[in-house]
Amino acid sequence: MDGPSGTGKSSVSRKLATRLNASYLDTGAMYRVATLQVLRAGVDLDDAEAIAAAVADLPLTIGTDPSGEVVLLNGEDVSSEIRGGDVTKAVSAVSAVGPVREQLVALQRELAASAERIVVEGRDIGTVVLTNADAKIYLTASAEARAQRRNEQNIAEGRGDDYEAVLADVERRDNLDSTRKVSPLRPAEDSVTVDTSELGIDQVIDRLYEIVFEQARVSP
Ligand SMILES: Nc1ncnc2c1ncn2[C@@H]1O[C@H](COP(=O)(O)OP(=O)(O)O)[C@@H](O)[C@H]1O
Ligand SMILES: Nc1ccn([C@H]2C[C@H](O)[C@@H](COP(=O)(O)OP(=O)(O)O)O2)c(=O)n1
Repeated sequence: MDGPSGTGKSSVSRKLATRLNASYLDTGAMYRVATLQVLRAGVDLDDAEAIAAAVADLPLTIGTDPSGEVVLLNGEDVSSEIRGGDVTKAVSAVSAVGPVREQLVALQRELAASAERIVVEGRDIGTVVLTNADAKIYLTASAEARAQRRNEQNIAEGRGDDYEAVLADVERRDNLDSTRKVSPLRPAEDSVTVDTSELGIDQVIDRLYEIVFEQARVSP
């Protein structure tokens, strides 16, 4: 499952995984942990070599159980800190660095290979990480709908109310993520695109479940 920020990837893939009795992997969380490590190391975000050095052998633990998130950096629970504004601002720069992607993609493939059935979400899963996936979905939605959702999420989680700033950040990251040289965000040729702008979460999950059933012949 790929798509830009705020299309509902995390919320729906987690629930879809539960419904499919599958594991679940949030690869965006992995890039966010790498970014936290870079910020803590005080590295200049324009220095790709220094970013790669700071992230080499990243002591990351990520869970694949859809019923609860486990994200550890060096044993420390960073699941909340990686959603903060500092990491969100810097994550596109860190995730554009080739060696960072190579390291994380290798781990993503290992985790996927060790699961019997898994829903993996990110930006390049269908195009790069798991090109042989049984089903590929590209979620999309208007920038305004996505910014509104993210802003409401920020309010609910105590990170403040600033729709204009969230919209600007969504558009800035869309642009950076889809124009970067390494693994840019784009739909895989064999993916099915679902626009979630006008759909509720449960409607999206129902639609995705149908697609997985059609594409992968997964039994209920
Ligand atoms: N179809 C939808 N309708 C309304 N709100 C949604 C929908 N899908 C997701 N959301 C909400 O939007 C926010 C961002 O969703 P999330 O799953 O984190 O997106 P992504 O992983 O693509 O960035 C969450 O608060 C989520 O509850
Ligand atoms: N497979 C992936 C997943 C995420 N990324 C990058 C691009 C995104 O801006 C950041 C954060 O991803 P995340 O899915 O957590 O972002 P949102 O929750 O959608 O805001 O990581 C990536 O380059 N490749």
